[in-house]
Amino acid sequence: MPIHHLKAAPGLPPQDASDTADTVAIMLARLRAGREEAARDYARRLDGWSGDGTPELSQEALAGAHRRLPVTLCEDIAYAHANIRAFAEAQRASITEFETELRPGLVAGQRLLPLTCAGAYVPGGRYAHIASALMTITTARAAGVPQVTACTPPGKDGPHPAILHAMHVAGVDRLLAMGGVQGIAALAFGLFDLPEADLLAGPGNAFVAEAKRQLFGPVGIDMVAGPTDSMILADATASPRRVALDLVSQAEHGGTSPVWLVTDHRPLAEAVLHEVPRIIETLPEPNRQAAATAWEALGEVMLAENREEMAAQADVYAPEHLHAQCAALDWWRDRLSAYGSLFLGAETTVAFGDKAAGPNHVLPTGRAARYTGGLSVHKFLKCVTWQRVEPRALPELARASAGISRAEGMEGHARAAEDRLTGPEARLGGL
Ligand SMILES: NC(=O)c1ccc[n+]([C@@H]2O[C@H](COP(=O)([O-])OP(=O)(O)OC[C@H]3O[C@@H](n4cnc5c(N)ncnc54)[C@H](O)[C@@H]3O)[C@@H](O)[C@H]2O)c1
Ligand SMILES: [Zn+2]
Repeated sequence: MPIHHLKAAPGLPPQDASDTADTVAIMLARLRAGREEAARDYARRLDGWSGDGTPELSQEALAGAHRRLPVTLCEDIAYAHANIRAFAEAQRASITEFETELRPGLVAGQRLLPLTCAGAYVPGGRYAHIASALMTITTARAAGVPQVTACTPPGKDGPHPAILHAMHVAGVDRLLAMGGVQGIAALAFGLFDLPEADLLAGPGNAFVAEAKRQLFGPVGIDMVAGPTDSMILADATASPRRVALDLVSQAEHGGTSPVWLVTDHRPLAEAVLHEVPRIIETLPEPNRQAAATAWEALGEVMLAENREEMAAQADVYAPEHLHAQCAALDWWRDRLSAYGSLFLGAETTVAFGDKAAGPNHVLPTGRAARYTGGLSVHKFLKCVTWQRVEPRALPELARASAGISRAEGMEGHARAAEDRLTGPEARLGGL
């Protein structure tokens, strides 16, 4: 039986993405030419920034932000930071440098070199993205990046103190209160006396994502992240109310964030369809409107014949967050193969992973989980190689390299290879 939709998604009204691309291209060209003055101008016009000097915040401002926060929130941030750091450090320890002898006398190796400077974008806007500050900066630090710069929108009265405190705890070196395309440009071009970032990391809205995409090449990026998406796989063991709550929690991200349920148990699907609108109604505004739009336009409920069919559907959607609320969790862990982050069992929830559990929440969206995982220490490290040759390896290596070179039509390469068969003295003598 093919997958049967109990609720299909009508989709959002079409939007012209090329508008965003054009806007960002014009902004980046202006920022490249006009540098700090252009950045200040955009900050005033788009974000109501009122300064006229540097938007940089001092280390004292970062270190003192906790005084404006409840102690319990500082404890929560410390708890989340410890988990995120522990996970990133375990990730770092799982990859190693090595040296190997491929043939007698032919030695090669791998080194893991941290980037010199990472630039972290921490979104502002509707929500105070405390967790994003922790996820990006902590991971760069765990990778051993010596300079971490960051920017975040200025807000009405400066960035949220909890974002500042989270950045301080995560260990940021320099911070600009500057958002959007001008913030990204400041990190990439080294405006306001920042070091130029080697890599731009962190989520943001469509303008931020497009700016990263257009700058990619001369500067690295973690990924192009679109609106967040989530899928729940639930069998007869799942609680409809809990599944409905989880779907609503991720629809809350915004009207462009799809949530999907796949189940092999029709009564569960029907109960969830009944519950979701009721739970949405109880949310405060503007979250209620965001979740309602996401659910109505993009929410899907799919009925499958069995668990294999459910898993196959997850592989097709390749969701950013994939949550199995099913029996036999080991089967699901072994079988599922396309997701940014997997949540196993009804005891956990994507909200844990979003905020405090430890694995990174900057994850591939829009089916990018078919080809990449999320933000990790790997993105902040260059996996580079080296090689060295002893005389006993030379005859075979030079012969094979010269042979392939000539077959390719590359005589210069062949001669360079064969020259290694004679000692350095002979080369000097021949000059
Ligand atoms: N995938 C993840 O892991 C993850 C995590 C957290 C947040 N997010 C995403 O981050 C995003 C946050 O978006 P946001 O808008 O709240 O904050 P944001 O910081 O990404 O963007 C705000 C900036 O956008 C710029 N901007 C606004 N309107 C503009 C316009 N018309 N032209 C040019 N620039 C403009 C402004 O300069 C402003 O500073 C959301 O899309 C959210 O889903 C993703
Ligand atoms: Zn979320």
